[in-house]
Amino acid sequence: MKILVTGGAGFIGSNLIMALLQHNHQVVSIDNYYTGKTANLSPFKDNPNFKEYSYDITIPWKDNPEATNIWGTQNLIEFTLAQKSARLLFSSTSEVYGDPHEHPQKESYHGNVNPIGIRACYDEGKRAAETFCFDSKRQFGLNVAVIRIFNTYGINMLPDDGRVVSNFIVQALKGRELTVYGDGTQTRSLCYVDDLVRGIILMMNHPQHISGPINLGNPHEQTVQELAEQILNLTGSSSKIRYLPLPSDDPKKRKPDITLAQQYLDWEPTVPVTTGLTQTISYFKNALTKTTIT
Ligand SMILES: O=C(O)[C@H]1O[C@H](OP(=O)(O)OP(=O)(O)OC[C@H]2O[C@@H](n3ccc(=O)[nH]c3=O)[C@H](O)[C@@H]2O)[C@H](O)[C@@H](O)[C@@H]1O
Repeated sequence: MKILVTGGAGFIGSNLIMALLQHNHQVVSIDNYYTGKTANLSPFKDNPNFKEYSYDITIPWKDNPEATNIWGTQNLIEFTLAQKSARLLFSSTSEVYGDPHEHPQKESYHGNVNPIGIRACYDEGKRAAETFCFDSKRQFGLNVAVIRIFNTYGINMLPDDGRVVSNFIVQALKGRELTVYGDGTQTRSLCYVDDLVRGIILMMNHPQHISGPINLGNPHEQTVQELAEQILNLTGSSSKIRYLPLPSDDPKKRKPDITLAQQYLDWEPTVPVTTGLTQTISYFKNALTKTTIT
């Protein structure tokens, strides 16, 4: 198949491209290189099935997560509808559930998002993009697949993306204090990127072309404090933990209900968090020797 991956030079995009090329698909990557890195695509540059373009899908609306999600998705919906038989996968997020009152979160839960808070640009951007996807399906017959990704980690993450796994590993490897926000009792459920990529491919290949939305995440829930201790253990670091204020609207708990993914895609995560973290730690050890991340 011919597959276009937007955000191809990013963390999840580059892992997805690796898997698609291994399956002998032709892959085109589009990225505006805001956070994507050409280095993530360098392993594929001599592959005749791979092409890479620098482009911004939100043009002429730029510079914020609402624009990427709302206008970027709308442009891609129009592009998909103009093709003969294309299927669009929209990567939504567990952030659509906000600070949830339902636990674990099922796809039927409508969420608890603060529309004017500091996270709203991302959360509401994704929610609006989901609306565009399903309206376009109803009105124009768009062939669309919507997945809701729960906290994914693994190789090709940026060391300075501010996420908890990358922060803690980089801090531990550099012998710096691990920054736990709040008292560390908030929970997350971490999914290794290889599991996610397998789920994405199963969703795209679904024989009945279901639209979802489908949660893709690992139901193994842990507190941020436990994660900090686990990373200290696995890195053998003697860093201490420092407690900083909790950002506003930070969800207190998060855990996917993956019944639909099991039922429709026969998918569930297989990589235990310890294994995934060990691989991610090796990746960051290597990445840190090559860069000047401070
Ligand atoms: O994958 C998802 O579902 C979403 O989750 C993340 O949002 P968040 O859950 O806030 O992820 P992190 O920024 O990694 O934070 C996780 C938890 O760790 C805490 N944290 C983060 C960083 C840090 O240094 N210390 C720390 O205690 C945060 O306060 C939060 O409670 C990502 O930022 C979103 O892009 C993504 O869509």
